[in-house]
Amino acid sequence: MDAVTKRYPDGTTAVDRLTLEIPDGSITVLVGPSGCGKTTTLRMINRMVEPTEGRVLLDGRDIREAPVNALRRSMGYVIQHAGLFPHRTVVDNIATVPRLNGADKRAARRRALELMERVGLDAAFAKRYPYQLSGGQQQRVGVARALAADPPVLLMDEPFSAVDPIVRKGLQDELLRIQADLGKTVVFVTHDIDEAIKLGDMVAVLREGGRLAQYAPPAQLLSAPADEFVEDFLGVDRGIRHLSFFGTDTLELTTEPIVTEDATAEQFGAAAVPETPYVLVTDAAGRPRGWADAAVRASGPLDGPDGELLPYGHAFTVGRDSLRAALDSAVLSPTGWAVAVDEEGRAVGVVAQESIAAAIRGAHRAGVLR
Ligand SMILES: Nc1ncnc2c1ncn2[C@@H]1O[C@H](COP(=O)(O)OP(=O)(O)OP(=O)(O)O)[C@@H](O)[C@H]1O
Repeated sequence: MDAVTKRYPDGTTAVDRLTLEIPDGSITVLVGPSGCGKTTTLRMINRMVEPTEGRVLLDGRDIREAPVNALRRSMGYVIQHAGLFPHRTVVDNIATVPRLNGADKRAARRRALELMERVGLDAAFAKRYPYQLSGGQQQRVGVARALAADPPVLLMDEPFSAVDPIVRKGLQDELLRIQADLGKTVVFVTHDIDEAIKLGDMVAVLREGGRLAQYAPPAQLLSAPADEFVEDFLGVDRGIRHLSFFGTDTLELTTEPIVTEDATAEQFGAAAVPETPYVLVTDAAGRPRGWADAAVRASGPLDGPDGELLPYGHAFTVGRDSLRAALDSAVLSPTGWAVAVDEEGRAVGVVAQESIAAAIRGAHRAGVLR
């Protein structure tokens, strides 16, 4: 977008000299408070709204050079509440675009069924009508329909705002998975900064009057907000959230205070380390059960229920989870120690809050966390 301005006839400036380079094959999120011009910006990309000034270029060419129908066919469009055709079944909703593009009915339906699978919808829903689906399922159909013509660009306007947080998380994960598989260029509008940070490779923060406040990858946004407006918009816990961009591979784990449930009294006694009176007890397969305090350890092998043990909260998966997850585990753990597991859920070590704090201080020294 090259110095794009949109003024509506009543004089409202919805977007003000916006210049934005949206990279290919990644997710760019437009975020900002209500009325800051996000939807207007998105709609100028598929010419549902025409700019008053400035140019929108696609692959270097002014989008006004191509016929508007061809432009729209190259861009999938997903909106809140999905906007499905109420009198068409799910499969026919999705097959609409391939049909318009000349596919025969069978091929279009086959494609629709493939897409249902891709967006995590059971084929049993194919014959239902939109009103027979939950909000989250309707959104999945909306995404499938937008993908049906295999467009290189996907425009998404608050697509997940109307569903509850759990369904929303599922839809976000699905979008990230689809993006990793298909490499579409996605432009995503939301007013939710957490959604922006989770989904965006690049995040454009807009402020009232459609002016660009900051355009940066999410980690940079969190570490170096451009001004007070961006800082306020990011919220108070931006330091903690920034930790989600740091891995746990470099955390120093220790296995010394870990014993299996059938350990002998001597092993229970020997497992302790000076820093903590607790030992972590695992089942025979190595999965964590809970922490044993000094009294339980003194009484030797465990034969009772887990009630004797202190809960370990939740473990974090080394390599996959972030420093934020590790810190959260440690904070939730009554012993102050976080439990690290591998992909199979087996305990691979424990780490004290202090060690996590040291890792955070290390990130500060390296200049990556501010
Ligand atoms: N057709 C229109 N005529 C006049 N003003 C409009 C029109 N459409 C939008 N606006 C105004 O332009 C500004 C930007 O609107 P837009 O819908 O792009 O914002 P948004 O950031 O998407 O908001 P929200 O998050 O609330 O959906 C607002 O002040 C809005 O009232």
